[in-house]
Amino acid sequence: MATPVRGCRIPQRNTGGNCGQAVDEPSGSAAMTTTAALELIGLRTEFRIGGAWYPAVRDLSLRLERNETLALVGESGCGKSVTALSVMGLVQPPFGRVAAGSILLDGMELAGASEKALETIRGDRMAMIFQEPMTSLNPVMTVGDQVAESLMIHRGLSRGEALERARALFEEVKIPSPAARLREYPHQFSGGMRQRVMIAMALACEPAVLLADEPTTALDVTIQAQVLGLLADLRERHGMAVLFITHNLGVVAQIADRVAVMYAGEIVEQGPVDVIFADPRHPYTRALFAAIPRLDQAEQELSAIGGRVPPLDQMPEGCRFAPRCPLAQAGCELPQPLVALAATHAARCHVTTAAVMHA
Ligand SMILES: Nc1ncnc2c1ncn2[C@@H]1O[C@H](COP(=O)(O)OP(=O)(O)OP(=O)(O)O)[C@@H](O)[C@H]1O
Repeated sequence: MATPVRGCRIPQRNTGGNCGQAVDEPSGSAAMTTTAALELIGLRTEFRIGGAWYPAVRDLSLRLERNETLALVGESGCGKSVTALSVMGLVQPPFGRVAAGSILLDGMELAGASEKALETIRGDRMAMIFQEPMTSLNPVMTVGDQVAESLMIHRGLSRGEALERARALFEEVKIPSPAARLREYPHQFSGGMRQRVMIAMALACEPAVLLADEPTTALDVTIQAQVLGLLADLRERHGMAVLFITHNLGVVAQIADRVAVMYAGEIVEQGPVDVIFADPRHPYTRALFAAIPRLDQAEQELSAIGGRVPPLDQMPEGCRFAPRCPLAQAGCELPQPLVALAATHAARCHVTTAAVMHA
């Protein structure tokens, strides 16, 4: 029987020969010896509730390579946004804190970095786009000036140079009549066009890492498909690494190379998209699949996942999904390590990984 490696802070490099072993960080990439575009190691982010600190993200490790899209998937309240906000340095005292772990941007440690240092990196080497662009756009400033602003700050361009670059960016994200639209205000754009403005703004300084938090959720399906296509195209062209946050597995299939499924602050399963779709191992991943409608099945029973993600101050011991899990049994009350099922696939469930654990 393989010996689980518990509490190990340094990720074990997964070279493919460790099936059945507990791992901190399984990854599908071949570039395991190179520096990742973004690497999280043992990330723990906490919020203060009633005078005590509780983790919203716990012992989370993942690698994101250049020119790769990793989808972070899970229900509302699983910790997806908190993960991205932690990377951006936007979880701050007195209400929240990154309590432990490393956030490495191209090898550079961001955990514990000063606000001044983070300001020079945000919008430059890493950028984030959100579900609702209106919350990020300034309603009383033209969109052209908003895109130009980051180029003036981070690249030292003059306003004229920055506006010319903004025009080129609008063209790149396929905003029609880009020169004219630069002079308009956010309310003059449709939802899909506003998201393109946000993408142009995020791309302005050619970030190495793009964090996309449900960027297409508020759009209708046709516009959603167009924006997803655009993001895939831009990622390819700019060689960016994209962390794509979504609760929608259909979107994952369209855009991602790899998937990390999150539940209650932990990654419960991780692997390449085709592997996760063909052979989901964690009961939570399976439940997410059972809850999506499929066009290839005439008769189908959709099963909503009963219950809800527990609040931070009421997390169960051991497997956090156990209270909602149809396979829960003795042993689930114990801490569950992430077990490697193959070189690139791992799950955190002693029931469905038992075969490899005991091999
Ligand atoms: N500022 C905060 N103070 C206290 N708790 C918070 C705060 N922000 C997030 N949380 C809690 O952290 C947990 C994870 O939230 P998070 O927003 O990351 O979930 P999510 O998976 O992104 O969900 P959604 O898709 O709804 O945004 C939740 O329990 C949430 O209530």
